[in-house]
Amino acid sequence: MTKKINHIGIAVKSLEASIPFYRDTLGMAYEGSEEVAEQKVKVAFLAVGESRIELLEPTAEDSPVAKFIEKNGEGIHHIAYQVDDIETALAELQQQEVRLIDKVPRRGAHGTRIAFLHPRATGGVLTELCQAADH
Ligand SMILES: C[C@@H](C(=O)O)C(=O)SCCNC(=O)CCNC(=O)[C@H](O)C(C)(C)COP(=O)(O)OP(=O)(O)OC[C@H]1O[C@@H](n2cnc3c(N)ncnc32)[C@H](O)[C@@H]1OP(=O)(O)O
Ligand SMILES: [Co+2]
Repeated sequence: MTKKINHIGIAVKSLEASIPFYRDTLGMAYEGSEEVAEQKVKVAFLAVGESRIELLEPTAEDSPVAKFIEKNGEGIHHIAYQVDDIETALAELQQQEVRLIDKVPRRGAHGTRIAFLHPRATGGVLTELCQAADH
């Protein structure tokens, strides 16, 4: 079901303040930023091999990322696994009675389709499934 790690999401207070460490100090290629309104975040992607670091800045007080930072401070927020067919993956997980946050895929960054598994079902790791736009 899972093909590779598409990205690791890291909650930050400010993209502007956080990008230089990854781009300039660690030397990752900055691929751009965009707002994902449905998730109430602005995201920046930095490439590392075939995976990416996704920096997440909240755009509203009730953003899931704002709540996370309030509780835990900045830090690793989720891991996103790439799947070829997100509907099939979600159906398989439902069959195994895995607790899902999203039973129906939502829109992610750069045209991806995404769905989250609940951290209580995954040993405390918020887990995203992600189907690339060209699939
Ligand atoms: C742009 C897009 C993309 O990649 O394309 C994205 O990534 S968008 C990325 C931002 N979007 C999302 O995160 C959407 C999915 N997330 C959510 O729906 C929410 O954040 C939840 C994961 C359900 C948590 O919501 P909330 O904190 O209100 O619920 P809750 O208080 O019931 O928390 C349930 C339990 O989950 C824990 N919990 C909360 N956030 C967590 C996280 N990021 N990692 C691990 N555990 C986490 C809480 O501490 C709590 O643990 P205890 O029970 O032990 O106290
Ligand atoms: Co993500």
